[in-house]
Amino acid sequence: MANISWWWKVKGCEVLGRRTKIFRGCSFSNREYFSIKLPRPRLIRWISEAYKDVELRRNMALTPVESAKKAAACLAVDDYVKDNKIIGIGSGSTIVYAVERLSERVQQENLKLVCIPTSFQARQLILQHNLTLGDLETNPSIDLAIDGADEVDNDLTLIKGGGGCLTQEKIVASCAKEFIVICDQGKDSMILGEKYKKGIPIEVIPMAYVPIRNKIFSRYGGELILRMGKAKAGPVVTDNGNFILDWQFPQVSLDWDHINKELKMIPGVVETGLFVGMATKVFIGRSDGTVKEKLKSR
Ligand SMILES: O=C(CO)[C@H](O)[C@H](O)COP(=O)(O)O
Repeated sequence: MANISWWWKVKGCEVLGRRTKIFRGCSFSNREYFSIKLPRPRLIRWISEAYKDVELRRNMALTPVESAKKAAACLAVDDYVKDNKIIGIGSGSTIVYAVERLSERVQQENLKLVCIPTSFQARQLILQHNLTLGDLETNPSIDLAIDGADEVDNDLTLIKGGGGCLTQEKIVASCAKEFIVICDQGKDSMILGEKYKKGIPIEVIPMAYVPIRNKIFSRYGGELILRMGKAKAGPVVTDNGNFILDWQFPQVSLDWDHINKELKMIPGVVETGLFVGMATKVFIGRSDGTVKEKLKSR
């Protein structure tokens, strides 16, 4: 029998025939296809062992931070997602693990879910994982929204928008009965600004970015940086066609609820990356695979 430890591409295999199954696979080492014939019970045992092996290798390939993100995402999906639900799908790199887990559960448990994206990236993820895509027009009320964050303080106030998707993320979260956040321990802080040093993202109408920058600076100080594209000349343009100012606020403990409201009153500000009083729970993954569940401290 083939040695399953090197036999990597088990997911690409097919099981053919009815009683005695012919198993056709592909060896990872020499990329040769092969077929073997086994009685059904032995074959099933063999396949499940091989799947475990693949899963183990996949996890071993992750860095400690990625393992932490995956642990948080999987636990959140397993704890909160139930059948027949409308789920908001956030953006970023951590949400990818949540979508993978959702897709596994949909296949295994035949769950009926409708997924509402918060960005172009989230929409692509939903489609790539064969999940049902919905929108707020047909599903204005969402059961559960899941998203990543750039920082989480002890009041569960979040900084979001590191990926530039803050506006749609906030809209979707605001339509959800429960909003849960998944991240690694590098995002967990006591006071906002302790960990995430790039500043609070503020989405603005392009023609107003200079007056908005001046108004925020004269009111609060700090530094406001127009976010520039990496593989594009000029500024980042959001999914909504706007610019982003990253506000590196002076490092003091501030009343974020009040500041968020004030920022939103400035003409031309579309949305801020401050999520105040929105999150129900935060799942914070650690590199050893354990997960801390953070609730509001008061
Ligand atoms: O707000 C976001 C995108 O706008 C992301 O959720 C946030 O940046 C966290 O991303 P990641 O999971 O990659 O750390």
